[in-house]
Amino acid sequence: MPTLAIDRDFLREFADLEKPVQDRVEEVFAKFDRATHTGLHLEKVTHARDRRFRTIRIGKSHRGVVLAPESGDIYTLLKVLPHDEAYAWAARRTASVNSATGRIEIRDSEAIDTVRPHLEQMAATRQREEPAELFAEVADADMHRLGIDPQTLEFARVLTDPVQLETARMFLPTTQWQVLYGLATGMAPEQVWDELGAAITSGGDGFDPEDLDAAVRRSPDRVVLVDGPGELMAVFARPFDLWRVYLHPMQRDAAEARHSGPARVTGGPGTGKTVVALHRARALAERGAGPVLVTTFTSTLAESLAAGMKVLADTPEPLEAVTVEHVDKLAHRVFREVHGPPQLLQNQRERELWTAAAEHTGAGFSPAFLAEEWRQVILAKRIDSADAYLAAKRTGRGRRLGAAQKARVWQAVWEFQRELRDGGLWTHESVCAEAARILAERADDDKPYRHVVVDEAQDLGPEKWRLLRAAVPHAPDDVFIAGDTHQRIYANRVSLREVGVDVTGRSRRLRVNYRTTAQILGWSLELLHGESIDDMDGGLETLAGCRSEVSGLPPQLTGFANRAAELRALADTVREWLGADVLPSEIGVAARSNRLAEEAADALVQAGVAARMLRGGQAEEDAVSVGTMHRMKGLEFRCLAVVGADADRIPSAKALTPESEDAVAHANDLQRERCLLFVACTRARELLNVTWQGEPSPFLPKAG
Ligand SMILES: Nc1ncnc2c1ncn2[C@@H]1O[C@H](COP(=O)(O)OP(=O)(O)OP(=O)(O)O)[C@@H](O)[C@H]1O
Repeated sequence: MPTLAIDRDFLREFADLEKPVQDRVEEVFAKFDRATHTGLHLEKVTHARDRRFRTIRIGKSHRGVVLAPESGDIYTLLKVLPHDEAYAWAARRTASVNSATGRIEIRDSEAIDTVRPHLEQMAATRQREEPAELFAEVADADMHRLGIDPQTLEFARVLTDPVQLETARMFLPTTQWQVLYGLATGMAPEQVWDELGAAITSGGDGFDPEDLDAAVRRSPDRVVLVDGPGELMAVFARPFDLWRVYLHPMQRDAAEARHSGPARVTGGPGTGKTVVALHRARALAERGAGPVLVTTFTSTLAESLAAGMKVLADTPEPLEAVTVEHVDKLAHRVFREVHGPPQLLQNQRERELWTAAAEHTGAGFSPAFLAEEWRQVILAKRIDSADAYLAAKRTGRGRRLGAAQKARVWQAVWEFQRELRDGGLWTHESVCAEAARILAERADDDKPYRHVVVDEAQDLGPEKWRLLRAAVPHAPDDVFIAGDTHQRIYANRVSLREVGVDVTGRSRRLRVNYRTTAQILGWSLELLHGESIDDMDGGLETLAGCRSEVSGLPPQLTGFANRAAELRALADTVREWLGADVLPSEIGVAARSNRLAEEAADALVQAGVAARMLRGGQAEEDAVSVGTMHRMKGLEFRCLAVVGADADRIPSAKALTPESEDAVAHANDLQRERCLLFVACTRARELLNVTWQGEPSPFLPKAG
């Protein structure tokens, strides 16, 4: 049976073809499997460098370039171009099998051969002045081991300048270019090998360089095999959603692996953790072991996960096994089933109760301190007696308490809890804790879900983790976690092991950022430079190796004398973006506070730019989205402006525990403020503009 495969680059370009050409493409390939029986009209390309490149007629004016097998039956659609261009494109190129990864690669061989003599000449001239071979330090044997083939090696040997390598990206085979890029940035061959890790398929040196069929089958990140016209139409229907069909080998591995227990995926911003979580949910649903819960910490994020799940589902069936809802919703549902709706303690009343408890105890603890002690120690560790509290380790709390002080705190907490009990009052945390208790008592075969997939895991508190743990039986592939502790924007710090989720030996880190340019990512990573950030598992997390392969402009950083001037400049910038054909929905504006976000939105509207405050978290079609940095989580924009990055706004004094009250909490709060700015800045895909009035935030690195 012939199989049609679609190359990733083609799908991206498909969206730009004119509609009639798109229609012809769909028609031709929809009957592709039938047509191959009756003899496909695949034309040879005269003067082709690679005889396996053929073309197929697409309407009157265009031709598709197809990589046709000499043996095997996979036909890969690479390109659709006007007639002459299609032939010219095909004639220049060659296909090959990467000797390290066994995957298919395409290169513009003619360009390589044309450019090399020029570079050779430049190298010779330059060498007289200074020996500057870019890869002088890398042995041929290492190059070979990393999959660099003779043509690319010969080319690499004449490079003297990273800029030349950058240009060569257009015509070198992608993986080999990535290897050279890694080496050029100073990575040792061993590190580059590690990076290739997931792309290396078992088989080692034994790949048959002529067997393109096998190579295509090994390349799910680049080529998708289409199983019939229905699937073909589904792929063509969403040419922008490349993540639906092409996963990086590391992503695919994370989504499809089988584990004996909980597993997780980490990685810097934009590395596709959410994409993996969605694919994982679908894969689990398709395995059919039982219902899958996809969850996260806010309703807004849950909405966008639900939207992603819909995009991913080719047919409605797999979704039937998947429920998407945020953790609090699950908690309230479970609680209500047993107790009816909870009467919730209002914020104002909570403050009053803590104030009364603090006064009563008379030990000089602030109401805020007591409330945090209750949340972070007593609730988090499920402490239910004075003795247990006296013996408890107060991880993450900086102020040391002696036994007498602890007794006072316990008294205050006891009074607060008595008020709740007497008044029949609940908080979101206690609802969650009760729901966890209810589910924990249920037998394995009575659990509501078989699998749980958690996104933005870094922001869930311990009681939420216990609830999720109790929602599924202890079984293979029970819990799957996606998250990045560098993006923690709420006060929750959890040790996964303490809440019964042990991911030891089942954790993967993604490194390639698909969202942001290398310039924006590099600058944003500097925001966190030197910060030690936990990995929720007793160790430290790292963003080392997190990289973007897309190049762009560095972030624009500008200070103003006052807010009015800053917001006027914001309006100018946004108008400039709109003038450059960026859609309003592709533009975001982030501020630390809601008030400043509103001011920015007003300033835009007054300048004649349609702008709206983000509510549900979804960008609006016809307006620029303005919101707080917290609201930006889970979103992304082609162009993003961060306003009010002032010295006295970021960090926000209100969000910091006074150092005198608790030095550890103060340091954690400062780190969280940094992470918040990091989250906001990494929402930008192409352009990032950061402005302030007066002095800039001390967190801001200098523009590179
Ligand atoms: N394999 C892929 N191919 C194409 N695009 C991808 C791929 N993986 C991810 N993306 C795109 O990269 C962007 C970021 O992906 P995603 O939101 O899953 O990353 P994330 O790691 O969850 O990000 P963050 O932690 O910053 O929220 C999205 O636009 C997504 O569609």
